[in-house]
Amino acid sequence: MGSLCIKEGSVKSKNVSKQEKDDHTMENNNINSETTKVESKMNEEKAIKENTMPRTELSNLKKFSKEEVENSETLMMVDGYVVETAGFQEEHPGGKRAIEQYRKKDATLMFMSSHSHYGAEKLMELVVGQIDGYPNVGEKVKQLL
Ligand code: HEM
Repeated sequence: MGSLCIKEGSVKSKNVSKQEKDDHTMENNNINSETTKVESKMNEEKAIKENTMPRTELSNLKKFSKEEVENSETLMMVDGYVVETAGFQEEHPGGKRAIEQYRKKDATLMFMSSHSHYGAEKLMELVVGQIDGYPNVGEKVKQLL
């Protein structure tokens, strides 16, 4: 009798654990499909940033006057983009001083003559706005991207 009870119990517990397993699998499937959604959104955002931002995202960029950049501490202008350089001086491959010297200024000529695709990609990560009224913002930088 006692052993029967134990047997019943173990059968039951086997069934429960199978059910739990099924629930778990469904839960995992849901998590996986959520992860895929998040991943594809991130890829889309990356693609926008890397390839098309200079032309298609311009309308979303905050407008600054030249004076606002000149009166700031860490903003820089490059090809009509307003770039936030705070902290970047420490990681700049061309040195800290290069960034510090060009803060509050227009560094377009310098940037275009000493940077590659990689530099332009990094620049786009730091863009916080555009100069109001600047003709064809980002057209030169786009050639590097
Ligand atoms: C926020 C603006 C800037 C960003 C995001 C940036 C980023 C970079 C990056 C990623 C590189 C590595 C090489 C490359 O991929 O092109 C680089 C190199 C360099 N940068 Fe900049 N840079 C900026 C501004 C400047 C400015 C204003 C100057 C000029 C004074 C400058 C001078 C240089 C030089 C001379 C190198 C070459 C270093 C070497 O190859 O030894 N950069 N920069």
